[in-house]
Amino acid sequence: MFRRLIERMRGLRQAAPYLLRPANVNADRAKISIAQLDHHYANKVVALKDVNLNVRSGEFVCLLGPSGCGKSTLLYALAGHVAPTGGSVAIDGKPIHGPGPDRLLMFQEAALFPWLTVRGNITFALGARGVPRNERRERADTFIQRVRLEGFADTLPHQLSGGMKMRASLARALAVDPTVLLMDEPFGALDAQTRVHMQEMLQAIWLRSGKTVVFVTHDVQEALMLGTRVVLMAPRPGRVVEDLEIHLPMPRSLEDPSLDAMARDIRHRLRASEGAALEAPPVEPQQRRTRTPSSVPRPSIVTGR
Ligand SMILES: Nc1ncnc2c1ncn2[C@@H]1O[C@H](COP(=O)(O)OP(=O)(O)OP(=O)(O)O)[C@@H](O)[C@H]1O
Repeated sequence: MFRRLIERMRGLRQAAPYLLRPANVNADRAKISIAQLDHHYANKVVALKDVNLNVRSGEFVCLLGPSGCGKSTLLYALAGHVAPTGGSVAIDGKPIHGPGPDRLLMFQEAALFPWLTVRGNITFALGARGVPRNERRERADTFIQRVRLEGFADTLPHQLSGGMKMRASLARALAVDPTVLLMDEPFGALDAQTRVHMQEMLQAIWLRSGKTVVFVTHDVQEALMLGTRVVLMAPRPGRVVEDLEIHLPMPRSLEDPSLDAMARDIRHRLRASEGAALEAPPVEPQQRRTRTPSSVPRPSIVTGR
């Protein structure tokens, strides 16, 4: 047991300095720049306090932290569905004042139109984005192939498994080609095995597309599997406590022992920040737990139109 403890400590020491390093992105070179962002809900809950975050083009940034630390609020502020009470959010230097076609938000539910086939769901979204009719089918089929749903293009959503529905939703999101993909625990409702398949698929697609992704998760392993960066958040008030670059080559595997060592390190950091939060004086008089700010629509994909 003592030996195991020493090995664990050694793992921690190895993981921290080499594989997780503080991120340092200059606002001038950022695709997304968030400065001094505050958000107080009407019931005075401080969902975000002084959040500063710069994301380079093509990065895959995971927002990780316990329930209530403001991950979703931050994502919705990026999507333009929450108007922050203070600070600024900009994409390519332009301040965000609402939803836009450059960003696309995906939720846990696939939210496909049940009366449309997989291809129909995608061509519909392409039509809504103004893609000419004669290009829609080919583009839809390209992305159906990319998420490995060939053979299911003419299938209705109720005939698909949960993982397949999520793949169709992902194909639709990628087909409309936003420059920034915002994902709120998209695989949270899937079983463990499907979830790993979806992570591998998303990573392969992301490596190929080079899209800027901001991905909310509770799951440390998921953040380390997917992210180029992991932003650790803490509650009461919701804030960023650490912003770390993950220096582990891709594609990654959950079996990689360095990933385990890093996960232990991250859990340790999260516990330390939660401990600090518990010691801090309360700032949320009537905290109300909800998954989603009430102003945010609930379909799986918000196209920004
Ligand atoms: N519409 C709302 N009105 C009032 N308070 C809200 C609203 N939406 C969220 N909150 C509160 O804001 C804080 C942050 O919520 P948020 O959903 O952003 O956190 P989260 O980290 O995404 O949590 P989870 O992981 O559980 O989804 C929480 O205390 C929550 O109760």
